[in-house]
Amino acid sequence: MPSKDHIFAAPIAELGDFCFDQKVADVFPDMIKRSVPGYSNIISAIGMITARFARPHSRLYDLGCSLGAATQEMRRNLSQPGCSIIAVDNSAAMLERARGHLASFRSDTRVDLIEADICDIAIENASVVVLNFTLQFIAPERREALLTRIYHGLNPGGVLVLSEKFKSADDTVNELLIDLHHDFKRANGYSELEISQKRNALENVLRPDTPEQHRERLARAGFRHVDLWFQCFNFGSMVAIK
Ligand SMILES: C[S@@+](CC[C@H](N)C(=O)[O-])C[C@H]1O[C@@H](n2cnc3c(N)ncnc32)[C@H](O)[C@@H]1O
Ligand SMILES: O=C(O)C(=O)C[C@]1(C(=O)O)C=C[C@@H](O)C=C1
Repeated sequence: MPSKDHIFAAPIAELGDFCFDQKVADVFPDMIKRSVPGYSNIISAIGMITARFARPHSRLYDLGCSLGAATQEMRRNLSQPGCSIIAVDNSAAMLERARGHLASFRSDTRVDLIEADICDIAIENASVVVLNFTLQFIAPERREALLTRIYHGLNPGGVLVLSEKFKSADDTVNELLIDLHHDFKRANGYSELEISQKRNALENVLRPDTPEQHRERLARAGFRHVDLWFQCFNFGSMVAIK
């Protein structure tokens, strides 16, 4: 059984910025399931998209892989020969747990777990690239260059799955979606203190864009076929096809 997330349950005197350290890695499956509406649907859909888009002898990338939930779903749905998965994260604690998690399943597909900044790695011969709630943590001024490198690393017909926390361009709707997300967290057992402390800790590190900003940036990166395939409150997922 994964451990339950109590990280923000007691008052924290010096809150600091949220980071993906050992404490977060230890409770991550519970945290993300209770915090991100639609998370498990998105993971399943990444498997379906992989089954459609993976090409023989190509690479699949899971950028900001955390414990490897998307990697495992990609691997499970991969039937093409000669493919490998490159799963990257810059948190050593996350990668250590990802290694154990992935080793608990049988598979012939090679997975390279790489500890690196996703802005620094080469992307080549890719048929599927996944950024599942990772781009939002990259400094805004580095986002377009990363997407441009992904575009150039994809083979024609390849796909990028981009899941993000969004903000809405309309202030009234934005407030509503944030309130509904907080209702979702309450329904999943988080207290008012947990919700407000986590919100404050994330403020400087998770900087959401509007779906329109994502579309425009993806177009500037080169993608001509872009749309939202899923949204629940202020969380959603887009596909961009080369
Ligand atoms: C919300 S989690 C991603 C969840 C995961 N993709 C999943 O589907 O379960 C964000 C992850 O991105 C990683 N991350 C953030 N910035 C990064 C960077 N510049 N390079 C590599 N990994 C990064 C964090 O360590 C964290 O594990
Ligand atoms: O809890 C929140 O409010 C979130 O924004 C959820 C979110 C995310 O979107 O990445 C933030 C940090 C944790 O990694 C898990 C989920």
